[in-house]
Amino acid sequence: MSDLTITNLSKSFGSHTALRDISIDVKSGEFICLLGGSGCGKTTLLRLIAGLETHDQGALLLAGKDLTQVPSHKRNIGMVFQSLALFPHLNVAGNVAYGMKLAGVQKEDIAARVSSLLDMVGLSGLENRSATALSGGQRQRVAIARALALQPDVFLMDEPFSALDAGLRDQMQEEVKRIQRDLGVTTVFVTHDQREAMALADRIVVMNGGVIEQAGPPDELYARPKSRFVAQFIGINNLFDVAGQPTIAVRPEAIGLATDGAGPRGTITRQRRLGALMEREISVGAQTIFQSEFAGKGPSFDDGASVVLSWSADQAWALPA
Ligand SMILES: Nc1ncnc2c1ncn2[C@@H]1O[C@H](COP(=O)(O)OP(=O)(O)OP(=O)(O)O)[C@@H](O)[C@H]1O
Repeated sequence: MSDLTITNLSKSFGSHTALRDISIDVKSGEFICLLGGSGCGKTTLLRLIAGLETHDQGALLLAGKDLTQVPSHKRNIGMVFQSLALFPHLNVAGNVAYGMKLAGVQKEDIAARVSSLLDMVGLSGLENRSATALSGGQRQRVAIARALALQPDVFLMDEPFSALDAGLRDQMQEEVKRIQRDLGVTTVFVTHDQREAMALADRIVVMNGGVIEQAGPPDELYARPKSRFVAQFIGINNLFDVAGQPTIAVRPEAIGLATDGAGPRGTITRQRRLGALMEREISVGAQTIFQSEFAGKGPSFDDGASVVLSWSADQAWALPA
C-alpha cells in the first residue's frame, strides 16, 4: 500500500506564500496530475513530497507513516524532473543501475533488472550507448527507467516531456500511462498543459496561486468546472454573464445554431473545417463564443450570417458564485 496523504500543507518563501492549505489524498496506484499556470506552486508541492523542501505547516504521510523527518533519499520516491539530467559519464545501463548500486543490490540482480527496465521503456539493445548520444525521447526513457529501478512507492514527474515535439510527447504520454498502469505505482505528475493532464490523469488537481481550485476526474472537471478559472483553464468553455444571475458555462460542442428561434443571437465571424469537425467563432454582443460540431451535422451558414444559439439545459452549467 502506498497511499500518499497530504493534509493542510503550507509553504512560504520569505513573505511569499507558495502553497496554502493543500489537502489531497492520493490513493495507492492512482495517477494524479497537478495542473496550473506558471508560479502556482506545482513544483514546490512536488519538492515537498520528495523531501527536497520542508513544509511549514500540515502533514505528509506515505502509507500512514509521517514523512516529515524522513530524508529525501529514504523516502523511496522515484523522480523524473526536468532538471535531473542523466549522468553524462555513464552509459545507458550505468544510468539505470546507479541507484541500485548505491542501495547495495546484488550485481546479478542489477543486470537482470536493468535489462527488464530497458525492455519496459523500449530501449533494449542500447545498454552500452553513451548517455550523451541519445535523442530527447530516449533520454526521457532512461530517466524513467532510472527513477523506477528501485520500485518506488511514489513516482514524481515534473513536466518531463515539455521539451519534446508534439508527436513524441503524445507517444511518451501513452508509454508513461502504460508503464504506470502495469506497475500500479502511485504517481504525481506536474504539467501546465490541460491536454496532457486530460490524457494521463485519473484525477486532476487544478492549482491557482498556491491553492487548489478544484480536484476531480478529467470528465468531471471538463463537464462541471467549479469556477471561471477552471472552466477557462481546462479548455474552451463559453461563459455567459447575465447581470444578477450566475455565470453559465457551455461547451462549444453543446451549442446548436439556427437562423431563428429563442436564444442569444450573434454573427459568425470565422468558421473553418478541421477534418471531420467544423469550428466557428460567433460574436454575441462583446463576447466571442466558440461552437463546434461534426461537419454536415447541422445546417451550413455563410461567413457573417446572423444565427441564434441554443443548448439543452443539461448541457449548461451554472458556475457557483
Ligand atoms: N526556493 C525558492 N525561493 C523563493 N521563492 C520560490 C522558491 N521556489 C519557488 N518559489 C516561488 O514560489 C512560487 C511557486 O513556484 P513553483 O516553482 O512551485 O511554481 P510552478 O507552479 O511549478 O511554476 P512553473 O510551471 O513556472 O515551474 C513562485 O512564485 C516561485 O517564484
